[in-house]
Amino acid sequence: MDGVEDDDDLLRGPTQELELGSDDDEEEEEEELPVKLKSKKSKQADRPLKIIPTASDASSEESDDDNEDGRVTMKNIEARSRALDAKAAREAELDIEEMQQAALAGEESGDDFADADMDEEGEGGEGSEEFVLPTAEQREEEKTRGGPDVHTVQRRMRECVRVLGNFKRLAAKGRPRAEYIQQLISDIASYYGYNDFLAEKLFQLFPVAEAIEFFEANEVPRPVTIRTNTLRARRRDLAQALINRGVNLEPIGKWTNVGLQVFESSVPIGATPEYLAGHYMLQAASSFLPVIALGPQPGERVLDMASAPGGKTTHMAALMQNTGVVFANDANKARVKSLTANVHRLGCKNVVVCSYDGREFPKVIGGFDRVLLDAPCSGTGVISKDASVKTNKSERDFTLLSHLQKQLILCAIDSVTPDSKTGGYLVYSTCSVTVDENEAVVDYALRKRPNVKLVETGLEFGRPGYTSYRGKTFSDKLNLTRRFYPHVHNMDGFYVAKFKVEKRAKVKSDKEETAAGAGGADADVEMNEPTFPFNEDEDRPYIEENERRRMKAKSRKAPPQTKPVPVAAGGDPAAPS
Ligand SMILES: C[S@@+](CC[C@H](N)C(=O)[O-])C[C@H]1O[C@@H](n2cnc3c(N)ncnc32)[C@H](O)[C@@H]1O
Repeated sequence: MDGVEDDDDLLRGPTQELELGSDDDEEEEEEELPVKLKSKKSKQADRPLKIIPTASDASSEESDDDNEDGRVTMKNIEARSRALDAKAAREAELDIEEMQQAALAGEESGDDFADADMDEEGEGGEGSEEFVLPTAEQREEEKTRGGPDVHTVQRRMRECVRVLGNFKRLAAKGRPRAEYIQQLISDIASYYGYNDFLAEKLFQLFPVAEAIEFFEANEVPRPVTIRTNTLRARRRDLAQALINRGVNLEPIGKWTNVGLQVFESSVPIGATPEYLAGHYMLQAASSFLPVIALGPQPGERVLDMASAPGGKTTHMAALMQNTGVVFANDANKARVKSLTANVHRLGCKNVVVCSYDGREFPKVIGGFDRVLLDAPCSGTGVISKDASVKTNKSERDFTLLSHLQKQLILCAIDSVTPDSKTGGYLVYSTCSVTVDENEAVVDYALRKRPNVKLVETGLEFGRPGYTSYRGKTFSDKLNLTRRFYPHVHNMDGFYVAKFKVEKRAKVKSDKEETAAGAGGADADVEMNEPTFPFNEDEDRPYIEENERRRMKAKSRKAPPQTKPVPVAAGGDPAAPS
């Protein structure tokens, strides 16, 4: 999602000047600047039509007003940045609190969710007309008539959320909760344009009211952000140069000292002289996170296993100050071209580009201090950028993706050297919000590789990963992983997990155990091969399915399938046997 594909045409505005606070600790004199920056937009402000107003709407609108006319100076820009962080954190906390209260109230009344902000219009809901949930037959009839009109759908969604918020009190007699949920999911699918399968899958991630916030946020573009390439520029110099060209921008927040958020621009931000000279990368704020979590150090040996088009590779190269080496791999040769172009443009001299299937590591090369696996995924976190995800993902896609991710993560772990003096870490990330592609993959890795453990990501925000989800229980340590959401953090949906890789346990074979028991010393053996390799037979259908897809993509005749791929019904096809 990084790279030059971002839409630059929207970024137009007047020429402005701005001094930014220093990236390093240089003392600067305060200087009043003739600047009126457009205030940062509320995370809710641009949404087309809100189905449900929430507490966070009110709070963000209020504080936006506060910022509107503030003059920007070298000193207050940092304060503004901190204020924005604080505001975002406050909003996120409010959201969580709101959900917790709703859940608590729901529990007390025997419901899943309370009617915190949905019940403003009293028992009868909006308008005077009483809401009647359609029956299954009526729904079918409605479909044959070409579906309901948009106002009916909007109203019905509001009503369903309201009823589900306080089911005992508001539900019509004899109508089960499942019917309201079914109606709501069906309306979400038609209103926002998702297939039913994905609408349901995403809906299940959140309490009812929050799910609507998530779907709404996917209709709004995320802020355009750039990352200063510290190999070629300092953020304040870059900001000034862009301001002189008519770009309206602000630091993203105190969690990054290289990010800038672009509000508007009179020039295409992907074609400025500074861009062409490699002073910055057009990069989503969320994609800074895995690199910050990995924290590559100068002089280290690092692998970026799925790296094209190179947003994170070039960030790592910069953090390593062009020392050590970053192996930037990607299986897709076409994408490797843009990776190589970015590596050159940004002046990264410590990067080796290669193109292997990630599953060939560490056979190709191993022994890395740190590995980043920014895995191929469904992209359910970036729907606002790629709306095709709404309709082109099926259950089978998630099964296959999750399987590929599980294979890749084991190879990524095995590519890290536990002997590293400075590192020994792996970061796993995706731009997806589904549990199959995140917690389920990480939990699988923990079970298959007893020599790894989850550690803190070091990221200052983000919701903890699930430790259980819809009947599946994961390791408690999954709460160390971090989830990011468009409706909470105003960035792409993202997931980050950080592992420390330790030496494999020394195990004793039966014979050696006996020998050791009989007084034999040093019978321990270091296990060099993967502890639990993939079971080829178990994986055969998936391997064949992947091969068939690959060949189909190349328009070759696909080999016949020997066994149908079992589509998991809540089961985990790649779970350890
Ligand atoms: C999320 S994108 C990576 C984005 C990249 N890390 C960045 O920051 O610019 C996932 C990448 O995985 C690559 N990929 C897919 N299957 C792969 C495999 N089996 N081995 C290695 N790379 C793979 C895709 O070509 C794609 O470029």
